[in-house]
Order: sequence, then C-alpha cells, then structure tokens
Amino acid sequence: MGENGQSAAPGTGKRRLGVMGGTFDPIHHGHLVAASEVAARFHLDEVVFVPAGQPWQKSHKRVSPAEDRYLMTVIATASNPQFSVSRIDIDRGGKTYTIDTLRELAEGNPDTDLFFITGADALSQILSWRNTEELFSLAHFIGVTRPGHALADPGLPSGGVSLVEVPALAISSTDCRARVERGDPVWYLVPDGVVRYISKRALYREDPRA
Ligand SMILES: Nc1ncnc2c1ncn2[C@@H]1O[C@H](COP(=O)(O)OP(=O)(O)OP(=O)(O)O)[C@@H](O)[C@H]1O
Ligand SMILES: O=C(O)c1ccc[n+]([C@@H]2O[C@H](COP(=O)([O-])O)[C@@H](O)[C@H]2O)c1
Repeated sequence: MGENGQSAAPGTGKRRLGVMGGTFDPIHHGHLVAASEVAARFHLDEVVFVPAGQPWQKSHKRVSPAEDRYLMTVIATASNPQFSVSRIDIDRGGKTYTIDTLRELAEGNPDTDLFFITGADALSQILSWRNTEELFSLAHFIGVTRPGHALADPGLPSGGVSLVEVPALAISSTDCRARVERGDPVWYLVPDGVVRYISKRALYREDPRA
C-alpha cells in the first residue's frame, strides 16, 4: 500500500472493502458521493454502508427508528452494484461503537483490507471514540472533505489516515430533517426513493398526522 493508502496495482492482492458508517437519518447525496469517490480513488471492490444502531454521541438528539434508517439506506444504495448495506450495528443492539463494527467485519471478511470512510466533522472527533488504539489497527481511515468543516489528521498513528477531497455537497441530515418538518422540498438532496419513503412513513414531521 502506498503512503496514501492507495494500492499501486489495482486488482492484485487482498480484497478492498470500504466501510461507510453513519446514522443516515436520512441518508443523502453527500454520503453517496463520498463513498463513490473514495471507492474510485482507492480501488475498492465494494463499499458497505453500516447504519448505526444507537449512535451514542447523538443520544441528546431524537433519532428515527433503526429500521427506517436501514430501509432508506437500502433504497438509496440499491442501484449501485458496488454498494451494499449491513445490519450488523443494528442487530448487535446497544450503543454503537465502530470498534465492534470493524472487529465483526474483519472476522467475517478474511483476506480483506478495510477502509473506514468518515467526513471531516466525524474525523475531528475520532479520538473520542471507544478503543482507538485497536480501531486504527483494524482499518485504514479515510477522511473526506465536507463543506463547513476543516479536514485534518486529528493525530492518528502515522500512515493511519488519508485525507481526500470529494465533490463538495453542502447537505446534512439535520438540514434534510428540518426541511421536511417545515414542508420544504428535499428532492435532489436525497435519492428520489428516500423522498418517497420519508413521505410514506411521515418521518421528521412534528405531528406525523399533519
Ligand atoms: N455532505 C457530506 N460530505 C461529506 N461527508 C459527509 C457529508 N454528510 C455526512 N458526511 C459523513 O458521513 C458520515 C455519516 O454522517 P451522518 O449520518 O451523521 O450524516 P450527517 O449529515 O452528518 O447527519 P446529522 O446532520 O444528523 O449530524 C460521517 O462520517 C459524516 O462526516
Ligand atoms: O466508536 C465510537 O465510539 C463512535 C463514536 C461516534 C461515531 N462513531 C461512528 O462514526 C460514524 C458516523 O457517526 P455519526 O454519529 O456522525 O453518524 C458511525 O459509523 C458511528 O457509529 C463511532
């Protein structure tokens, strides 16, 4: 692996699996573009999206049911043969720690290099995550640019992180939820099927009957 974490010769050696963890409440095009760009740049064979079960650092916020977030992630990724979705963080139960995600993925995927994809905001918090020492030994971390956030190595072990510029999409799940609540459109911020799912399930409405 080169100093960027990119392989010198794609198609040789171990399988390369990208891991895109998130709350995905809802999944939006910022997530999808980041995963697609990293997949291309790092010659990944696949990117697995892993919706968090209980995002413990968001416990002060209202988070939609895991099944809704999981189904929106499936809908959003279904058309891309390189993308898949894993239920592991949801089915494990309890608070979600990436150390558990990566241990489980490493165990279930022998002969595979793992690449964990995070936005600049999440990367800046990474030293507050559980068990960081082992975390960085299980995967190569890829921090991607995100409008409004500075992208920097927060102090990972040498060679543990690559910083990558991706097309800038100033989209956040927080803004998508606020838009739905106000009655503003989320078309083209999230995939069409996700717009329809939000409407069908009356997600993000103050009063679901309104
Ligand atoms: N527009 C974006 N561009 C690049 N990366 C992003 C973008 N939006 C989210 N990410 C990254 O995707 C991962 C999952 O994000 P998450 O599901 O928390 O979405 P979010 O938009 O940050 O949600 P919220 O607004 O509710 O905090 C995180 O690593 C985050 O930094
Ligand atoms: O492992 C941890 O302690 C930890 C703390 C906060 C966030 N994470 C993971 O980081 C990813 C993005 O989280 P979030 O909260 O920004 O959606 C998601 O996969 C989370 O499970 C992980």
